Amino acid sequence: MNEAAITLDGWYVLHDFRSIDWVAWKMLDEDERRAAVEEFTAFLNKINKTDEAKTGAHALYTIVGQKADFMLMILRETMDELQEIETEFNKLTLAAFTVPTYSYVSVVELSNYLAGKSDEDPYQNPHVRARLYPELPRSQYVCFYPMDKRREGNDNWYMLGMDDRRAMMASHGKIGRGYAGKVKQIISGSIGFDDYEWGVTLFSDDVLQFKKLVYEMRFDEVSARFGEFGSFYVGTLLDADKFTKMLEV
Ligand code: VOV
Repeated sequence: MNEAAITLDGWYVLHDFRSIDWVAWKMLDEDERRAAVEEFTAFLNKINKTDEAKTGAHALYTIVGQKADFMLMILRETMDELQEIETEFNKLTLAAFTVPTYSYVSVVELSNYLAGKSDEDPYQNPHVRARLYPELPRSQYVCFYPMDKRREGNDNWYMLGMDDRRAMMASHGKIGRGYAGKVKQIISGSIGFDDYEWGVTLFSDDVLQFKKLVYEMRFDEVSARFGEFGSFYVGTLLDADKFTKMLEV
């Protein structure tokens, strides 16, 4: 059997995409709308506390275009907590005025393709921990898409030897490092959890950098030969105030 990469797995991730049922929302009277927004703000304050305690993280973004109106990305130590938060959100008044449009379940993942040899426990290494249990930046823009590595004929990633895969991942990492300080990436593995193999979440203060990075990677062998992509979602940063403003009708 071919050698599987060894993964380090961090926080579990739920990307929850919703559209707002504007017709129903507008039919509420102003007091009901205000109460629903206050309830949602209290929910946001609660999940913010987990970010502060560094036992999880979240990101809230609009989604531009018709695929969704907003995305709530939640990271937690267990999948059970993701389930609980999803249910908690669904019980909010506001949730009744949203339509689920897409979701993605995964776990933050690092592979050993480029890891040096060491006897230390990687889970105790502060640099590794910072990537497995990431603080999410409050960048102005987010981009999310799921992807697979192709398994077709001669282009079957899973039939390649470790050395070939490692060389391709080194080239991939080199391109990525060219975007240091411009784009932060969170790669989460979803084999066994969702329809694609990885979720790619990118954060940047310059939305054009997503296009430049993804385009440049398309010419790199690992993406050119093996990358298969799902739908792309792009959006802008929300907080409680911006969300409240967005819901004003
Ligand atoms: C923003 C920059 C950036 C940087 C620096 C970067 C670096 C790296 C390194 C060093 C490694 C390998 C070790 C590890 O950390 O796991 C990876 C791993 C991975 N990547 Fe990446 N990637 C980036 C960005 C980046 C993008 C934009 C994409 C989407 C590809 C595209 O064509 O649209 C991507 C995908 C992945 C995936 C799916 C994996 C896992 C593959 C597997 O088979 O296991 N990635 N990635």
